Amino acid sequence: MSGRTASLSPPAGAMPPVRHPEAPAPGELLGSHYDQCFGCGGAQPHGLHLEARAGEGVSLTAEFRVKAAHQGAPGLAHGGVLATALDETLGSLNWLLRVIAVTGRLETDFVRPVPVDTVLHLDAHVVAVHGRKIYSSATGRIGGPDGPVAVRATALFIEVKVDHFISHGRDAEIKAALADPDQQRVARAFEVNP
Ligand SMILES: CCCCCCCC/C=C\CCCCCCCC(=O)SCCNC(=O)CCNC(=O)[C@H](O)C(C)(C)COP(=O)(O)OP(=O)(O)OC[C@H]1O[C@@H](n2cnc3c(N)ncnc32)[C@H](O)[C@@H]1OP(=O)(O)O
Repeated sequence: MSGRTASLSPPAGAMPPVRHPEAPAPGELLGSHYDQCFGCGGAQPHGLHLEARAGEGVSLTAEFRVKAAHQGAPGLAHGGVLATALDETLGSLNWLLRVIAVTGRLETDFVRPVPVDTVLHLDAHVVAVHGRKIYSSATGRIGGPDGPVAVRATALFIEVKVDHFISHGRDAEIKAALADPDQQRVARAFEVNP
């Protein structure tokens, strides 16, 4: 197995993550941060419809069922789709920190092929936080939550403000998001005032 990229190792002075006091309780579904999100959006017909549940501390579990539309090779999940599932799972940790953060770096190991119709059982946790930098890792297993590891990821997320989306997102979607009461509720959950 290869070593990790240095930039994915928390530096000296990094702190253990702190679960937000109002984070969803362990076992609670986290919900989607945006209903059009390719990873978790319920209104996104092309999406992965990944569902994540809060765990203890700053950890969570998630499930993703591989569909025929997710194939790379015949009958097997595309690696990029699996990387997306890992990215989304790691991004969902935002709910537990109540911090908005985007992926800066994502390193993925593909350990076993993942057949179509398989449920990928994911778990993720934040390893450490250093200023705006959030170091996290995730594992995906097949055949059950305790089954063999199929994929792994290590990531660096960077905290951003809501302005990140407002200044970079396409106007039409930003306007719709700002006008959507559900999206406002999500923004409030992150203690953001759009
Ligand atoms: C309208 C209303 C909406 C309301 C919505 C509210 C709720 C939303 C809730 C939750 C949303 C979560 C969504 C999750 C979705 C799943 C996750 C994704 O797929 S996210 C998409 C993919 N990622 C990107 O598109 C990032 C693109 N990149 C950037 O925008 C910038 O590069 C950014 C923000 C990541 C950093 O830019 P800088 O200018 O702010 O900061 P700098 O100074 O460059 O970096 C800060 C520190 O991080 C390190 N860093 C940055 N990128 C790095 C990298 N790639 N590798 C290593 N280190 C990196 C730097 O070296 C620096 O470190 P040193 O402070 O100096 O120690």
